[in-house]
Amino acid sequence: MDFQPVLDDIVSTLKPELGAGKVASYIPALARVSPHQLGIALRTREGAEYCAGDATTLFSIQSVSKVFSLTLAMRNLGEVLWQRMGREPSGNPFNSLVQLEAEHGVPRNPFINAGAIAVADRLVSTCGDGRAEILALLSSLCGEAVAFDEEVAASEAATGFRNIALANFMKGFGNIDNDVAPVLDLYFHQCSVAMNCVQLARAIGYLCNDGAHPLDGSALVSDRQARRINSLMLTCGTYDAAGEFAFRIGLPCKSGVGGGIVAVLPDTLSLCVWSPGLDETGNSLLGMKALEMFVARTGLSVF
Ligand SMILES: NC(=O)CC[C@H](N)C(=O)O
Repeated sequence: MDFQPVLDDIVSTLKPELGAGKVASYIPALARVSPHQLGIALRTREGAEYCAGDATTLFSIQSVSKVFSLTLAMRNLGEVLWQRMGREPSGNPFNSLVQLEAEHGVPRNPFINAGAIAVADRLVSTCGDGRAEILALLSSLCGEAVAFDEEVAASEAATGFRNIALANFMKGFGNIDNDVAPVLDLYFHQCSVAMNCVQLARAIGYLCNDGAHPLDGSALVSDRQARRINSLMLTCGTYDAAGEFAFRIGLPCKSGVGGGIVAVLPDTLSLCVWSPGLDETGNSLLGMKALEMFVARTGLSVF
């Protein structure tokens, strides 16, 4: 199937809406990004790539990084990881503290902030250098060198009061083994990675390829682990909008407050859309519309 006309049509149809939504302002370095941008990239399992709009502009991947940190932690720890976190949708905002107290410091899933911080703690314990391993994984998956945006990382470290609270709260329950400082340093850095749509569509390709590396075909995770990551993306990848995403789009997705969303159609293709304006749940407003248009025009969905 030639996806190019579909992607071109999505970008031109949404053009009049560019600027809709609100860029994340609680991280000062993100507040300066222009919302008048929209990119989309697609990669088939066989390796054909298509893109349209601002698909080669770098942006802050933010919570999209949680898929890759989870992947590393599942590789390093196997089943033991699940002693530290659950697999249920939270039904709460991504940075919520309320459930954690009732649930004794065990986050609902690895894709809310508390869960990703607990994953970062596991990486601090099991990786020699967590920061380097995240960058190495992402660079290998997209075949290009990627880097942290140190300004974004510093900006978030200076203003990440909720994340600092989440980490300390979990530490109080014994669910963080390391000092909170290195754990948060890893978390803020993974969120700060700068990538573009083409790179992310390629990097997430192992999830439509039974866990095999998109470029060299080696086993990154097992087929079963890839299925589980896709399940978590479908049920928890877009926070308390996960039901709406499943209803309107029907693909496993993971979003970030930089405005990126990755999406997977298992065994077939991976996608990344980016537009910095967010809705009230912290998901890209036009990104979600673009994905909805994609499934409507192609009829492709897991359902
Ligand atoms: N949803 C997100 O992308 C949140 C990530 C952001 N770095 C935070 O911790 O608040």
